[in-house]
Amino acid sequence: RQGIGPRRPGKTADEFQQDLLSNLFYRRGTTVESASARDAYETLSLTVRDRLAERRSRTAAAHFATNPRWVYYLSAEYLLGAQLEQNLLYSDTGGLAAEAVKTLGFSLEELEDLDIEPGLGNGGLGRLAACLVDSMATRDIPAVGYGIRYDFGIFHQIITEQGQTERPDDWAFHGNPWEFPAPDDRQTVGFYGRTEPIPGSPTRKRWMPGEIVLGEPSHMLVPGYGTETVNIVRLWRARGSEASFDLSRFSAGQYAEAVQEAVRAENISKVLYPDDSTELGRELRLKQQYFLVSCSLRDIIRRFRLRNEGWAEFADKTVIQLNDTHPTIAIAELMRLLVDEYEVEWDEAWSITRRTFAYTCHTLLPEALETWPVHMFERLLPRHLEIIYLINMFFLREVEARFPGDHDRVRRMSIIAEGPERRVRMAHLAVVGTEAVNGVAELHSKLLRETVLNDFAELWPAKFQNVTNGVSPRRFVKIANPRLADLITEGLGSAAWLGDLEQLAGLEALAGDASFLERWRAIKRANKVDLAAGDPDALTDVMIKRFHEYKRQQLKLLHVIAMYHRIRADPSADWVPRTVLFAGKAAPAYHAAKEIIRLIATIAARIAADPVVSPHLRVVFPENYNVTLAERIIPAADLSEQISLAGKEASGTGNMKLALNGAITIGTLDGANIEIRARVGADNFFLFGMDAYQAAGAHQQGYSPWAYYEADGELRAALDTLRAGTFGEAGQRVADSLLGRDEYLTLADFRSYVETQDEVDQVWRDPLRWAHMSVLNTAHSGFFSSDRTVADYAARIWRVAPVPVPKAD
Ligand SMILES: CCc1ccc([C@H](C)CC(=O)N[C@@H]2O[C@H](CO)[C@@H](O)[C@H](O)[C@H]2O)cc1
Repeated sequence: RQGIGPRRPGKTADEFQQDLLSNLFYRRGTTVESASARDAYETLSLTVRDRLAERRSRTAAAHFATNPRWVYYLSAEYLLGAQLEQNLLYSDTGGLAAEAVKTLGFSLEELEDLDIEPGLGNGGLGRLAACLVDSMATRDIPAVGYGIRYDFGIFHQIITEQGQTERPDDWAFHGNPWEFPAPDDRQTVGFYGRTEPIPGSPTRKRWMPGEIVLGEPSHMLVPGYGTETVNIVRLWRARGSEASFDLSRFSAGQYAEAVQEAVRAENISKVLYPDDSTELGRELRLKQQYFLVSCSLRDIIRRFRLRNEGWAEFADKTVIQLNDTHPTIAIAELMRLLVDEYEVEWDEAWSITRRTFAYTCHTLLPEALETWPVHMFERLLPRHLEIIYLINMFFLREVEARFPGDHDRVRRMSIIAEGPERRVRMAHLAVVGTEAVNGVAELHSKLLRETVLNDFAELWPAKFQNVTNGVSPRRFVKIANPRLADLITEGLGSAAWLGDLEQLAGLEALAGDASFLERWRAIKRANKVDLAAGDPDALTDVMIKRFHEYKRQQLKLLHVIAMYHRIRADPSADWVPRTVLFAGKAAPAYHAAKEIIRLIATIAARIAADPVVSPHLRVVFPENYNVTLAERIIPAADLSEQISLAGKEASGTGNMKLALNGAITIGTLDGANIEIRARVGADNFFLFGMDAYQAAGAHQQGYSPWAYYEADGELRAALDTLRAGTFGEAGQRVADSLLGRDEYLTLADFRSYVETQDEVDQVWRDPLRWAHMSVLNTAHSGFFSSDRTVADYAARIWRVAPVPVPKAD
């Protein structure tokens, strides 16, 4: 059946128009006269999707023909963002679409406002996954992203003076024109139950699960930019098995009981866990992780066996990247499938497994490293626990052999944490069961080797690598900031930079050109007018990221209060006008973070109502920060706040997006800030604060926040204002925690931060100097393209080669 592909979609405006109308009639079942905006949106989406699907068919044919080595990206989160604009750009049909929808009586802009954003992630990790799958396609790498199709994504955030409240995110309420359900590829997944030995086999076991659910996939197309490749992201949804509906109970009127098994099953993919740094250890979360892994591994094996015999080639044809510890149970699941179901010998199975997996760690926070109670594993995944015990036994023998008599090291490295409650350390299983372990920025990878995973780095130094994160320039420059993209293309003389971002370096030659700088400034101002967050001539000071005390939104707040005091002390002074914009969500159970959000809301309202301060300072907090809002805020930013305590932010990716859009960073030597500063130049970066090693020692050396309170009048005044309740109870509680433990040394870095902010004001007073620095930030941030990140993974970890997809004849 090879080689039979869809008709080549028309390139002319007429042909596009025809396709649009036939989709309106035949797939939407309505007419031009009665077409609603949603009809038009859905129809346009299907018409654009058809063009990508045609490319998809050629991609699948090319991949089938070459039987390549595949990259499978396993992630519990994907923040894909709104789809229409991206797919219009990647199918180069933006112009055709704008014309065609006019005949239906709509503008492209109003249809783009109906576009959905699948919020299937929390923050950095989820968005990175989306940028990486984009770049894998753009680099013609045969790849599939596997994830979970949560019915409810990251909650919808409402901000009031009381702070954050959460609303469920029924993202596909109106349906999702961008996905293809694939019920034929359903998989069955077992939970609970017990195991029994198989006579004559020392290692194999039979597992009899106590519960069976179905995993139903649907996929979304992932087009490459400037190439023919279209890969997919396959998302699994849990369903009850056919037998899950109990007709007899229903006919007995026990309606709830009749469907309870189906409901139990569907609960597995019902909602995304909104935590992005603290593991809650909920059993349903482990169920979600195993559900994702079991469906995906079976699908990967199904695909492998379509083109290959036996298992010898499996690890040559397959590399599976684990996006943090969340899908790490995959290591035990592949062992179970190979040993128990496909009767592969343990040692061969282990060799295949280790050569197949790679693990990316995205955090340094101990509380974010997942560990599961052994008793929970025993109940939910009894066979996997047995396999993990075996893996651990063979592993600890290797440690003992290498470090004879070092029992403490054995205890530290064991996959099983002993103690009152024995727990399975997923990060340890991830390191033991993979070929490569990487951090996401140079400092992060270095600290992983020196601290959290030091024992493993001593045992397997070659296993540890760094791959610095990146972002998609198509979404975060071209789509988000079209004015700037056009000026860059004009300045460089071609749009090739979008596929080769290091070409931005060519802008350096224009960084001294006054007319170019004026146009650069005008674009930033126009973006600020669009955002309408405040005075477009004010310095727009942006802090956009999840709320967490290590990211130190509280430090930015102390600076706001200090500015507030300075302005009230001398209202007539020539203050640099500032709009301080906060945006981001806090995990619903993270009370300290929600206190900070509440305090921001109070201070914002108080300043807005203050006739003395408001002419000079404005604090805004647009609610429900997501990918679409980021695309609106980033082009309007002048100053990028990257002020985490050094050694805590693994990388950051917002810092990269802001620098690429000409925002200048004020930041610490943390995560990728260090690499941004190294590339844009120390003169074009506002550095402050302790470095990671100074910070690491502070608490041991008896850090006292009070000492800083007593020593710094401005800091004391700010804290006293909070303690006095001027900004409400939330302010008092934030002050108490800062004068209590101050875990993230906020007070210690305050003075250096405020002094550096004063430097920022000085530079801002010289618009051409600011614009010059802004252009150099963009010019030298080309390294932070996710295309480069993927090229690094492909060369150093995945060892895959691009497979070009022929153009349509
Ligand atoms: C167990 C709960 C949980 C859920 C998510 C996570 C993620 C790893 C948190 C996360 O998003 N980390 C961020 O990953 C980005 C992409 O690599 C980095 O740029 C950020 O620095 C890092 O905080 C940890 C713990």
